[in-house]
Amino acid sequence: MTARVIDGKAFAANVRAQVAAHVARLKEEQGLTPGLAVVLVGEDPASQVYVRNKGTQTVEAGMASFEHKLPADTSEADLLALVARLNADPKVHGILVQLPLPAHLNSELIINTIDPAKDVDGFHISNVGLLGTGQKSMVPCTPLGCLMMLRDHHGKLAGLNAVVVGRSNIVGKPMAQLLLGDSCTVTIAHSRTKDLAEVCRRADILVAAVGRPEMITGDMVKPGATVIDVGINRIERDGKARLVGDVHYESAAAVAGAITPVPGGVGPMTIACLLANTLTACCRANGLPEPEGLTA
Ligand SMILES: Nc1nc2c(c(=O)[nH]1)N[C@@H](CN(C=O)c1ccc(C(=O)N[C@@H](CCC(=O)O)C(=O)O)cc1)CN2
Repeated sequence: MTARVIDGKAFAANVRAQVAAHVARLKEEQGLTPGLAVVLVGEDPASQVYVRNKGTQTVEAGMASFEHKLPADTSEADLLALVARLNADPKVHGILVQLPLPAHLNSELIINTIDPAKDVDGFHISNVGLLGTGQKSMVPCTPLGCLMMLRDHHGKLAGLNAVVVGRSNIVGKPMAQLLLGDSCTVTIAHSRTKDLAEVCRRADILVAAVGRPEMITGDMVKPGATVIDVGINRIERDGKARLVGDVHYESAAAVAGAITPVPGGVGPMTIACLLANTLTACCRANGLPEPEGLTA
């Protein structure tokens, strides 16, 4: 079997086009422009690229983009004061603090200072609790993107066996909650899971989010399964820099029914879903109906 390749780049472009169409209607009918504030502390090269792409795609969708670039030695008090200003700013419907933050800053404290209604990353403890109890929340962008692609590929997910490899707060745990919300039978596996290969082979849906290059190999994949690769690992091979996922693509694609590539799979969906969340936050803040198909 050769797997169908799920084209995240094309999927994300479609999500962004839907967001842009909603934004145009909001402007025309309500005189509203959704606004996203992105805060970057320091000069991590990958984060700089992600923040630049977020700003560009926000503007392309017709929304207002507010970028705040702060030096690496910014104090916690100054960062908290900026978050407080953004919380109070009516032009800002979504706030995102780019991670990772420099080590001297308490990420948890800063994220939990964001107004939960503006927490378009879905990392605030209130949103984590709401998602965990099946209530309306802001949903983390990467798992939301994975869910959208899975729903599109499978139609209904109810009753499918899903295995999520990885237990991070940003991807693994919310991914498991979302799959449970769609009535999958969910297993969360991790580095200390006994006989990981056997657990993975039970999965109709296998989500790899462990942060270890090419750890999930074809022998760990059930024939016909859908494999979602969340990993983004920069490695060197044959003297060349390469980007690989947590899945060994060639061996897994030979067994799977469908698979996301790296790059061009889950990654582009992260920013597309950030735009979708900003639109959702703007609609909720103004008591308007939420955009269909762009939320969990
Ligand atoms: N506050 C947040 N910080 C971080 C998040 C997040 O969701 N919120 N996620 C990641 C980084 N990230 C967005 O911030 C992100 C990662 C990857 C991509 C992407 O499009 N990847 C491409 C490859 C790009 C490359 O060459 O590096 C792909 O997979 O095709 C977009 C956004 C950590 N921080």
